[in-house]
Amino acid sequence: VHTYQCSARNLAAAKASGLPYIKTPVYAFNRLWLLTHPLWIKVLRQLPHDWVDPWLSFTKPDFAWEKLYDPFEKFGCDCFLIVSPGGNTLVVADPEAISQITRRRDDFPKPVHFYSGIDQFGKNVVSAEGGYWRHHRKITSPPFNERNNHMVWEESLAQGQSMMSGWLSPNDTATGPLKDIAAQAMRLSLHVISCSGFGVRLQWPHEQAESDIPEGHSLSYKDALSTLLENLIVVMLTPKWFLRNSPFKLQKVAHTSYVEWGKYMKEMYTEKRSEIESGESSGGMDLMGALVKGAGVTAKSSDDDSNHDPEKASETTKTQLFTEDEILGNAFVFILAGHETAANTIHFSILLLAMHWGSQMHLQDDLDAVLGDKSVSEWDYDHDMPKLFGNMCGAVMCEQLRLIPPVVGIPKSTLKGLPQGLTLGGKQITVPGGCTITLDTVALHRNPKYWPHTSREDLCEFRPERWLLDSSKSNTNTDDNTYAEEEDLDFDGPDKRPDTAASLFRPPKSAYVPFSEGHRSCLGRRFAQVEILAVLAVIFKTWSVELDVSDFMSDEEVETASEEQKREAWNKADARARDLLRNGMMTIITIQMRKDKVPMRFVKRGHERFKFG
Ligand code: HEM
Repeated sequence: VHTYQCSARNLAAAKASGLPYIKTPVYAFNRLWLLTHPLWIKVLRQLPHDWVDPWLSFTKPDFAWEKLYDPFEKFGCDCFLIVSPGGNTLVVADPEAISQITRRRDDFPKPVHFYSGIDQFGKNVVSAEGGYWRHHRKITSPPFNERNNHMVWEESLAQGQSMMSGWLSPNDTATGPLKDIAAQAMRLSLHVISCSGFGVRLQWPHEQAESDIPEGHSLSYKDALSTLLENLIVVMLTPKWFLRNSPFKLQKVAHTSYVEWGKYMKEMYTEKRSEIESGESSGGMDLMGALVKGAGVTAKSSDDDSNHDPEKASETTKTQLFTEDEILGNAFVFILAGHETAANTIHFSILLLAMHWGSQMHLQDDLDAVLGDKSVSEWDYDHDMPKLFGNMCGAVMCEQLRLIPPVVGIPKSTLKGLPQGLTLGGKQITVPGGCTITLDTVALHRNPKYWPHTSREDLCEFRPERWLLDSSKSNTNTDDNTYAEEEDLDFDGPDKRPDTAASLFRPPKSAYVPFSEGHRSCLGRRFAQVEILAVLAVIFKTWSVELDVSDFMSDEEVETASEEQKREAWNKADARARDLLRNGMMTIITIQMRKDKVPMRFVKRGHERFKFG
């Protein structure tokens, strides 16, 4: 009876909204459904098609990736509702709606209960809402400054070189097949955030005999962090008392890494605190140093005097803006938000370039034009980075983030009992109260109304050249202020520069939101852009990437093959990559290729064997 009543109520709200809708008997965000849906979907697929189509496919957590812009086209509207007994979900690929939703922070809050699992070490800017979020944002924004970006640049160049030197010695002209470049990109990105986030420089296996385990620890710093990130879902889903006492290996490993990483973070925190207190601090260039400094925490204020003198204690609580847990919670969330997202962009950029030789060559020409014969140690953040941002390197990054934004559905909501109006094309619609909202970035970024394209297929293709402006035409969207919009926050927000350089195509406002938009937009946007551009530049200045064809043609056969035979083998490798990009992706925190990997090889420029695509 309850289910029927909820269903009827949600349907009535959908009918009153003025939006198209589709009914499903299952709420896709139900926890039990999230965990068990593959099983149910398999069973339900056995039923006659007209019983389960089309609603069943909208109950998959990854339906946005599966369907892209199609449902919006069918509905003839860039917003639609999914109605179910458990709740209504508004799916949005309309820039006008996104602009209003992201700006009206109180009317459309983030459904932070989705994020409770990330509070493993303390509350943080990602999982907070309302006034409490504002407090977090105020203290966590300043560390993302140009000093830190310089550090990101230097470290990304160094780590990019180290990654390549692990695969190739200086005289090699090619690597063998590299099966899992995604994992290597993840490692690289973890190293970058470790240095720029905590001031701890990590090395690659070929640079270091074995990782040291300091006294008092059972795992090295690097193993504690990487094992925790690998097992994060286990840590998030298992109650702490069970994790602590579990007889199962998986949970034991997860628990040890959780405890160990907590210890490492505490040690770093204590170190930064005493550095600041003794005046040794370099000014907090890394994120944690800046966080500790900005939070007004010093060893003196938190320990000594306050234990003895209650008056002083109350004084210190006034000046200390974050508790220790909040500092650790935010430091951890920087790693979480920052390493996988940037790693995905690096991995998919490499893959898409391997599939598009023409674009790769164009990228290399532009890198030569900007960087000439300078060695990497001479590359300069202030001089070179803006140029990379404004040429094919920036275009590759923007196009990759258009096609495969790491966050495919940015969650928002309306509060229970508080429906909200939106104006779309001069028409008023009503978003029901208690509604979950998904800003569908993959559909938005393929919305034909807002992107230059030659055909519908072209919108789904990797064509970075679409971002390059014809020099005879000027940018139709030149007003930087539409991007650097006032955020009504009386503190330094994150970098307000636009998502793309002035010399590149500027999509209409809110039509391109890989980093979200408005008040809760990504704090690490510039950090990520610097990292991605630096790594792409290091790799492609010297190397080319190719799809590995060894499953279809051996190295010896390649030596003697005709162009036509080589193309045939390459086409098979390309078809495999395309299939995995369409059907092998799944979201856990971010979208990644999870079914299998696409093997690739790097070759020294000039030694390419496959110049196709
Ligand atoms: C390509 C790389 C990245 C992409 C595409 C990306 C995307 C996003 C998106 C879509 C959001 C909004 C999420 C939501 O509202 O639920 C977000 C928030 C956030 N991101 Fe990123 N991000 C990237 C890199 C980074 C990096 C490198 C860091 C830090 C080192 C970072 C830190 C954050 C933080 C702290 C927030 C929460 C902001 C708030 O709620 O006020 N991100 N990011």
